Amino acid sequence: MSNPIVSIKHLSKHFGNFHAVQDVNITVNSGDVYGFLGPNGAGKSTTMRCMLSLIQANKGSIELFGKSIQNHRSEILSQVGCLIEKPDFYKYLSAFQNLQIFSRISGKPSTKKEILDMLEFVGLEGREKDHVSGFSHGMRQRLGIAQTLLHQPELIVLDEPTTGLDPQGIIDMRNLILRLKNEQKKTIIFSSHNLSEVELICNRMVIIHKGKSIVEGDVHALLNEEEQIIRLQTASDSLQALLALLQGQGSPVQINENSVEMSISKEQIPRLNAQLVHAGIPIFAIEAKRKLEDYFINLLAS
Ligand SMILES: Nc1ncnc2c1ncn2[C@@H]1O[C@H](COP(=O)(O)OP(=O)(O)OP(=O)(O)O)[C@@H](O)[C@H]1O
Repeated sequence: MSNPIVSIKHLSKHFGNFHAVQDVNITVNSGDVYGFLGPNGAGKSTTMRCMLSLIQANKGSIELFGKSIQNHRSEILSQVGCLIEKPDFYKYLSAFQNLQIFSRISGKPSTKKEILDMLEFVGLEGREKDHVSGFSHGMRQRLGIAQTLLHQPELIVLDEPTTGLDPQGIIDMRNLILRLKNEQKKTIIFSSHNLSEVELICNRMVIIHKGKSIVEGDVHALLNEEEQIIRLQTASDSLQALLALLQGQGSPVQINENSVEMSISKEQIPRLNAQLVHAGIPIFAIEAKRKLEDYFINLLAS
Protein backbone atom coordinates (compact mmCIF):
# COMPACT_ATOMS: atom_id res chain seq x y z
CA MET A 1 0.00 0.00 0.00
CA SER A 2 1.26 3.52 -0.83
CA ASN A 3 2.32 5.88 1.93
CA PRO A 4 -0.44 8.08 3.33
CA ILE A 5 -0.64 11.70 2.17
CA VAL A 6 -1.51 12.76 5.71
CA SER A 7 -0.66 10.91 8.89
CA ILE A 8 -1.64 12.51 12.18
CA LYS A 9 -0.85 10.63 15.36
CA HIS A 10 -1.89 11.48 18.91
CA LEU A 11 -2.47 15.15 18.10
CA SER A 12 -3.40 17.40 21.01
CA LYS A 13 -3.93 21.13 21.15
CA HIS A 14 -5.08 23.23 24.06
CA PHE A 15 -5.90 26.88 24.41
CA GLY A 16 -5.02 27.75 28.00
CA ASN A 17 -6.74 25.07 30.06
CA PHE A 18 -9.21 24.18 27.33
CA HIS A 19 -8.41 20.98 25.40
CA ALA A 20 -9.70 21.67 21.90
CA VAL A 21 -8.09 18.55 20.38
CA GLN A 22 -7.06 15.44 22.31
CA ASP A 23 -5.25 12.43 20.92
CA VAL A 24 -6.62 12.72 17.38
CA ASN A 25 -5.45 10.10 14.86
CA ILE A 26 -6.05 10.49 11.13
CA THR A 27 -4.75 8.79 7.99
CA VAL A 28 -5.55 10.20 4.55
CA ASN A 29 -4.47 8.22 1.49
CA SER A 30 -3.77 9.47 -2.02
CA GLY A 31 -7.00 10.00 -3.98
CA ASP A 32 -9.22 10.09 -0.88
CA VAL A 33 -12.06 12.50 -0.45
CA TYR A 34 -11.76 12.49 3.30
CA GLY A 35 -14.40 13.99 5.59
CA PHE A 36 -13.84 15.52 9.02
CA LEU A 37 -17.31 15.13 10.47
CA GLY A 38 -18.35 16.67 13.75
CA PRO A 39 -20.73 19.07 15.43
CA ASN A 40 -19.87 22.76 15.93
CA GLY A 41 -16.91 23.24 18.20
CA ALA A 42 -15.78 19.60 17.85
CA GLY A 43 -12.22 20.51 16.93
CA LYS A 44 -12.28 20.09 13.14
CA SER A 45 -10.82 23.50 12.27
CA THR A 46 -8.25 23.27 15.05
CA THR A 47 -7.10 19.90 13.69
CA MET A 48 -6.84 21.37 10.18
CA ARG A 49 -4.93 24.40 11.44
CA CYS A 50 -2.44 22.22 13.30
CA MET A 51 -2.13 19.97 10.26
CA LEU A 52 -1.16 22.97 8.10
CA SER A 53 0.98 24.42 10.86
CA LEU A 54 -1.13 27.59 11.02
CA ILE A 55 -1.10 27.01 14.76
CA GLN A 56 1.35 25.02 16.83
CA ALA A 57 0.21 21.63 18.18
CA ASN A 58 1.05 20.81 21.79
CA LYS A 59 1.56 17.08 21.24
CA GLY A 60 1.61 14.49 18.50
CA SER A 61 3.17 13.97 15.11
CA ILE A 62 1.92 15.41 11.83
CA GLU A 63 3.31 14.18 8.53
CA LEU A 64 2.21 15.24 5.06
CA PHE A 65 3.66 13.52 2.00
CA GLY A 66 5.77 11.43 4.38
CA LYS A 67 7.49 14.46 5.93
CA SER A 68 7.09 16.24 9.23
CA ILE A 69 5.26 19.56 8.86
CA GLN A 70 7.49 21.01 11.57
CA ASN A 71 10.68 20.38 9.62
CA HIS A 72 9.48 20.78 6.03
CA ARG A 73 6.77 23.43 6.29
CA SER A 74 7.27 25.44 3.10
CA GLU A 75 8.06 22.42 0.94
CA ILE A 76 4.87 20.71 2.15
CA LEU A 77 2.65 23.78 1.90
CA SER A 78 3.71 24.31 -1.72
CA GLN A 79 1.79 21.09 -2.46
CA VAL A 80 -1.31 22.07 -0.49
CA GLY A 81 -4.21 24.35 -1.39
CA CYS A 82 -6.46 25.36 1.47
CA LEU A 83 -9.63 27.28 2.09
CA ILE A 84 -9.77 27.55 5.86
CA GLU A 85 -11.58 30.82 6.29
CA LYS A 86 -13.98 32.77 4.12
CA PRO A 87 -11.88 33.69 1.10
CA ASP A 88 -10.94 37.37 0.97
CA PHE A 89 -10.84 39.16 -2.35
CA TYR A 90 -10.30 42.62 -3.72
CA LYS A 91 -13.96 43.38 -4.18
CA TYR A 92 -13.55 46.09 -6.80
CA LEU A 93 -11.31 44.02 -9.00
CA SER A 94 -12.54 41.32 -11.36
CA ALA A 95 -12.37 37.58 -10.73
CA PHE A 96 -9.58 37.36 -13.31
CA GLN A 97 -7.58 40.22 -11.76
CA ASN A 98 -7.92 38.69 -8.28
CA LEU A 99 -6.54 35.35 -9.44
CA GLN A 100 -3.78 37.10 -11.35
CA ILE A 101 -2.69 38.97 -8.21
CA PHE A 102 -2.81 35.82 -6.06
CA SER A 103 -0.82 33.82 -8.54
CA ARG A 104 1.86 36.54 -8.69
CA ILE A 105 2.04 36.71 -4.88
CA SER A 106 2.40 32.92 -4.70
CA GLY A 107 5.63 33.23 -6.65
CA LYS A 108 4.36 30.87 -9.33
CA PRO A 109 2.56 33.21 -11.78
CA SER A 110 -0.08 31.55 -13.92
CA THR A 111 -0.59 32.38 -17.59
CA LYS A 112 -3.75 34.13 -18.79
CA LYS A 113 -4.96 30.83 -20.25
CA GLU A 114 -4.33 28.95 -17.00
CA ILE A 115 -6.39 31.51 -15.07
CA LEU A 116 -9.23 31.41 -17.60
CA ASP A 117 -9.19 27.60 -17.57
CA MET A 118 -9.35 27.64 -13.78
CA LEU A 119 -12.31 30.02 -13.81
CA GLU A 120 -14.03 27.74 -16.29
CA PHE A 121 -13.30 24.70 -14.12
CA VAL A 122 -15.04 26.25 -11.12
CA GLY A 123 -18.01 27.34 -13.24
CA LEU A 124 -17.21 31.07 -13.45
CA GLU A 125 -16.69 31.24 -17.21
CA GLY A 126 -18.25 34.39 -18.63
CA ARG A 127 -17.89 36.14 -15.23
CA GLU A 128 -14.12 36.65 -15.37
CA LYS A 129 -14.39 40.40 -16.01
CA ASP A 130 -17.04 41.03 -13.35
CA HIS A 131 -16.17 42.67 -10.04
CA VAL A 132 -16.17 40.27 -7.10
CA SER A 133 -18.40 42.75 -5.23
CA GLY A 134 -21.31 41.49 -7.31
CA PHE A 135 -20.63 37.79 -6.65
CA SER A 136 -22.88 35.60 -4.51
CA HIS A 137 -21.44 33.68 -1.55
CA GLY A 138 -21.37 30.50 -3.66
CA MET A 139 -19.48 32.24 -6.48
CA ARG A 140 -16.94 33.61 -3.98
CA GLN A 141 -16.46 30.13 -2.53
CA ARG A 142 -15.84 28.75 -6.02
CA LEU A 143 -13.44 31.60 -6.77
CA GLY A 144 -11.74 30.70 -3.47
CA ILE A 145 -11.31 27.15 -4.71
CA ALA A 146 -9.89 28.43 -8.00
CA GLN A 147 -7.39 30.42 -5.95
CA THR A 148 -6.35 27.35 -3.95
CA LEU A 149 -5.81 25.42 -7.19
CA LEU A 150 -3.65 27.94 -9.03
CA HIS A 151 -0.35 26.50 -7.87
CA GLN A 152 -1.45 22.96 -8.82
CA PRO A 153 -1.45 21.49 -5.30
CA GLU A 154 -1.82 17.76 -4.78
CA LEU A 155 -3.82 18.07 -1.57
CA ILE A 156 -6.82 20.39 -1.11
CA VAL A 157 -8.07 21.23 2.40
CA LEU A 158 -11.50 22.86 2.69
CA ASP A 159 -12.99 23.90 6.01
CA GLU A 160 -16.81 23.67 5.85
CA PRO A 161 -16.97 24.77 2.21
CA THR A 162 -20.76 24.43 1.99
CA THR A 163 -21.63 26.47 5.09
CA GLY A 164 -23.93 29.36 4.25
CA LEU A 165 -24.56 28.23 0.68
CA ASP A 166 -28.07 27.90 -0.75
CA PRO A 167 -29.22 24.43 -1.93
CA GLN A 168 -27.95 24.98 -5.49
CA GLY A 169 -24.65 26.34 -4.14
CA ILE A 170 -24.26 23.20 -2.01
CA ILE A 171 -24.84 20.95 -5.04
CA ASP A 172 -22.36 22.99 -7.12
CA MET A 173 -19.74 22.73 -4.38
CA ARG A 174 -20.24 18.97 -4.02
CA ASN A 175 -19.91 18.50 -7.77
CA LEU A 176 -16.80 20.64 -7.82
CA ILE A 177 -15.20 18.52 -5.08
CA LEU A 178 -16.03 15.34 -7.00
CA ARG A 179 -14.57 16.80 -10.20
CA LEU A 180 -11.39 17.71 -8.31
CA LYS A 181 -11.09 14.08 -7.35
CA ASN A 182 -12.15 12.47 -10.63
CA GLU A 183 -10.76 14.86 -13.25
CA GLN A 184 -7.79 16.40 -11.46
CA LYS A 185 -6.92 13.37 -9.29
CA LYS A 186 -6.57 15.54 -6.20
CA THR A 187 -6.70 14.30 -2.63
CA ILE A 188 -9.29 16.32 -0.74
CA ILE A 189 -9.97 16.82 2.94
CA PHE A 190 -13.05 18.71 3.92
CA SER A 191 -14.94 19.32 7.12
CA SER A 192 -18.66 19.26 7.64
CA HIS A 193 -21.25 18.78 10.34
CA ASN A 194 -23.57 17.05 7.90
CA LEU A 195 -23.40 13.26 7.80
CA SER A 196 -25.34 12.91 4.55
CA GLU A 197 -22.97 15.35 2.84
CA VAL A 198 -19.98 13.29 3.94
CA GLU A 199 -21.75 10.12 2.84
CA LEU A 200 -22.43 11.61 -0.60
CA ILE A 201 -18.90 12.57 -1.50
CA CYS A 202 -16.34 11.00 0.83
CA ASN A 203 -14.80 7.57 0.64
CA ARG A 204 -13.21 7.87 4.10
CA MET A 205 -14.02 9.89 7.19
CA VAL A 206 -13.35 10.55 10.83
CA ILE A 207 -15.93 11.61 13.39
CA ILE A 208 -14.49 14.24 15.72
CA HIS A 209 -16.36 15.00 18.92
CA LYS A 210 -15.25 17.07 21.90
CA GLY A 211 -11.75 17.17 20.46
CA LYS A 212 -11.39 13.39 20.02
CA SER A 213 -11.37 11.24 16.90
CA ILE A 214 -14.07 8.73 17.68
CA VAL A 215 -14.47 6.62 14.55
CA GLU A 216 -12.27 6.58 11.48
CA GLY A 217 -12.58 4.48 8.35
CA ASP A 218 -14.25 3.68 5.06
CA VAL A 219 -17.55 5.58 4.80
CA HIS A 220 -19.53 2.72 3.29
CA ALA A 221 -18.17 0.13 5.69
CA LEU A 222 -19.05 2.43 8.59
CA LEU A 223 -22.52 3.31 7.34
CA ASN A 224 -23.74 0.09 5.75
CA GLU A 225 -23.63 -1.81 8.96
CA GLU A 226 -25.99 -4.73 9.04
CA GLU A 227 -27.17 -3.78 12.48
CA GLN A 228 -29.89 -1.14 12.41
CA ILE A 229 -31.93 0.83 14.89
CA ILE A 230 -35.65 0.62 14.13
CA ARG A 231 -38.42 2.62 15.71
CA LEU A 232 -41.87 1.04 15.78
CA GLN A 233 -44.78 3.31 16.49
CA THR A 234 -48.00 1.78 17.76
CA ALA A 235 -51.13 2.77 19.72
CA SER A 236 -50.46 3.27 23.43
CA ASP A 237 -52.89 0.46 24.36
CA SER A 238 -50.96 -1.93 22.07
CA LEU A 239 -47.56 -1.20 23.58
CA GLN A 240 -47.56 -4.17 25.96
CA ALA A 241 -48.54 -6.60 23.16
CA LEU A 242 -45.76 -5.13 21.02
CA LEU A 243 -43.19 -5.51 23.80
CA ALA A 244 -44.27 -9.12 24.34
CA LEU A 245 -43.84 -9.93 20.66
CA LEU A 246 -40.45 -8.24 20.54
CA GLN A 247 -39.08 -10.21 23.47
CA GLY A 248 -35.99 -12.11 22.43
CA GLN A 249 -35.73 -10.29 19.07
CA GLY A 250 -32.93 -7.76 19.09
CA SER A 251 -32.32 -5.43 22.01
CA PRO A 252 -34.65 -2.59 22.98
CA VAL A 253 -32.91 0.79 23.03
CA GLN A 254 -35.71 3.02 24.19
CA ILE A 255 -39.36 2.51 25.12
CA ASN A 256 -41.80 5.43 25.03
CA GLU A 257 -45.55 5.71 25.58
CA ASN A 258 -46.42 4.46 22.09
CA SER A 259 -43.13 3.52 20.47
CA VAL A 260 -40.17 1.22 20.85
CA GLU A 261 -36.69 1.66 19.46
CA MET A 262 -34.59 -1.42 19.12
CA SER A 263 -31.37 -2.63 17.61
CA ILE A 264 -31.91 -5.45 15.11
CA SER A 265 -30.11 -7.00 12.17
CA LYS A 266 -31.30 -5.92 8.74
CA GLU A 267 -32.46 -9.36 7.60
CA GLN A 268 -34.68 -9.79 10.67
CA ILE A 269 -36.84 -6.78 9.74
CA PRO A 270 -39.13 -8.44 7.09
CA ARG A 271 -39.82 -11.40 9.41
CA LEU A 272 -40.65 -9.07 12.28
CA ASN A 273 -42.96 -7.11 10.00
CA ALA A 274 -44.84 -10.31 9.06
CA GLN A 275 -45.17 -11.28 12.74
CA LEU A 276 -46.61 -7.88 13.61
CA VAL A 277 -49.23 -8.20 10.87
CA HIS A 278 -50.03 -11.76 11.94
CA ALA A 279 -50.45 -10.72 15.60
CA GLY A 280 -52.75 -7.85 14.55
CA ILE A 281 -50.66 -5.22 16.34
CA PRO A 282 -51.36 -1.83 14.78
CA ILE A 283 -48.12 -0.26 13.54
CA PHE A 284 -48.33 3.34 12.38
CA ALA A 285 -44.73 3.73 11.36
CA ILE A 286 -41.49 1.77 11.08
CA GLU A 287 -38.39 3.93 10.76
CA ALA A 288 -34.97 2.43 10.26
CA LYS A 289 -31.73 4.27 11.02
CA ARG A 290 -28.24 3.01 10.59
CA LYS A 291 -26.38 2.67 13.86
CA LEU A 292 -23.74 5.24 12.97
CA GLU A 293 -26.41 7.71 11.88
CA ASP A 294 -28.21 7.23 15.19
CA TYR A 295 -24.95 7.55 17.03
CA PHE A 296 -24.09 10.78 15.21
CA ILE A 297 -27.55 12.27 15.81
CA ASN A 298 -27.12 11.54 19.53
CA LEU A 299 -23.71 13.20 19.47
CA LEU A 300 -25.29 16.32 18.01
CA ALA A 301 -27.91 16.28 20.74
CA SER A 302 -25.40 15.78 23.57
N1 LIG B 1 -7.85 30.48 19.33
C1 LIG B 1 -8.68 29.89 20.18
N2 LIG B 1 -8.71 30.22 21.48
C2 LIG B 1 -9.54 29.62 22.36
N3 LIG B 1 -10.39 28.62 22.03
C3 LIG B 1 -10.41 28.24 20.74
C4 LIG B 1 -9.56 28.84 19.75
N4 LIG B 1 -9.81 28.24 18.54
C5 LIG B 1 -10.76 27.31 18.79
N5 LIG B 1 -11.13 27.30 20.09
C6 LIG B 1 -12.11 26.43 20.72
O1 LIG B 1 -11.78 25.09 20.42
C7 LIG B 1 -12.96 24.33 20.18
C8 LIG B 1 -12.87 23.67 18.83
O2 LIG B 1 -13.01 24.68 17.84
P1 LIG B 1 -12.95 24.37 16.29
O3 LIG B 1 -13.08 25.69 15.58
O4 LIG B 1 -11.77 23.55 16.01
O5 LIG B 1 -14.26 23.50 16.10
P2 LIG B 1 -14.97 23.05 14.76
O6 LIG B 1 -15.24 21.60 14.88
O7 LIG B 1 -14.19 23.50 13.57
O8 LIG B 1 -16.33 23.83 14.89
P3 LIG B 1 -17.16 24.71 13.84
O9 LIG B 1 -17.89 23.73 13.00
O10 LIG B 1 -18.07 25.48 14.75
O11 LIG B 1 -16.16 25.56 13.10
C9 LIG B 1 -14.13 25.28 20.32
O12 LIG B 1 -14.68 25.15 21.62
C10 LIG B 1 -13.49 26.64 20.13
O13 LIG B 1 -14.21 27.64 20.85
